[in-house]
Amino acid sequence: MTVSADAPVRVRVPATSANLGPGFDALGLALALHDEVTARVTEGGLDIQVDGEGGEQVARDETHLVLRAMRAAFAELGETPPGLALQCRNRIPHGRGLGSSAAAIVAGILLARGLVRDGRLRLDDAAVLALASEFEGHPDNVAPCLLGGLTIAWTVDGAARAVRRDLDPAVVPVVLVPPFTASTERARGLLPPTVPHADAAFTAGRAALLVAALTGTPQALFDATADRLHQAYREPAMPEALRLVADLRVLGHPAVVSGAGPTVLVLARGEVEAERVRGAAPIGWAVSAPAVDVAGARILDPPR
Ligand SMILES: Nc1ncnc2c1ncn2[C@@H]1O[C@H](COP(=O)(O)OP(=O)(O)OP(=O)(O)O)[C@@H](O)[C@H]1O
Ligand SMILES: N[C@@H](CCO)C(=O)O
Repeated sequence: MTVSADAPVRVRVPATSANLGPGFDALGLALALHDEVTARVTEGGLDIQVDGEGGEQVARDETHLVLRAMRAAFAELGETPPGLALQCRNRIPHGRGLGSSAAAIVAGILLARGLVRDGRLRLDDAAVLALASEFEGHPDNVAPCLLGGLTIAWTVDGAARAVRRDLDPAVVPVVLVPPFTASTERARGLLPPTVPHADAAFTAGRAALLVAALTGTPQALFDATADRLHQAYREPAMPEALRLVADLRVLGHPAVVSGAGPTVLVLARGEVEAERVRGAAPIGWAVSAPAVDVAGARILDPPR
């Protein structure tokens, strides 16, 4: 191992909203709501401390997601640390469609890379994106978590790639987070193996329009957020979310399911619309308008 026991690494990773309606498994947006994780190599054993979201539920053993991602990255780097200590300060809610698992995976990989001498040379940013996406199973949360802003991700020969764009400043993302969870695994299991050609064509057109709408033509956002590939199929796993999306869209707001739900995202066109959306939130749902995270995942310590 090429690191010393007294050199902790601290990383900050943002929440993300994937799909954005028609961009299933491709589009994603980074939001200014962050987890922070600190890792240290020790003489032996495993010590995992968790404060905040998931603190009551997540395992403190080898199955912990941040640790599993660290192990995968250490394996890529050909390193085996004698022991590890992790401190997790979680602020991203779990199982809500705000990219908590992608954030945990990105944190783990960046921590492992940061703990190894010349880690950045041995595992470059493209390799981190590919490894994290492989781990998560799709790249649409991982890409904005790493790069910040709006990202369009795709996969070539099994390796994820992404481009980043800045969001038009008139767009105000509003998230409505319910008090219950939905698992991504279940939501993906509800998707059919094939869809009608007309639905695929409709959604491809809207996804292309959505990139234009989010980067300069926000007046097109309502039409641009229509999807026929995934949201309706997932209704049995999150009926309340689908009902809220429908109600908000009847009022003219560009509402979609965030990631695999059940959070609802509205890409409001300015503060006035954002305020109206706040007023339409069902009782018990937490509404906020987090800024867009433009920087993506950052190593905070050691400063670099
Ligand atoms: N910080 C974390 N530490 C440990 N495990 C985590 C962490 N974040 C997420 N997980 C694991 O991932 C699960 C949530 O993943 P899931 O993919 O279902 O939802 P999500 O990532 O929050 O939402 P989405 O993928 O739709 O944006 C949690 O139940 C937990 O097992
Ligand atoms: N594209 C993914 C995002 C959630 O991880 C899905 O909708 O299943």
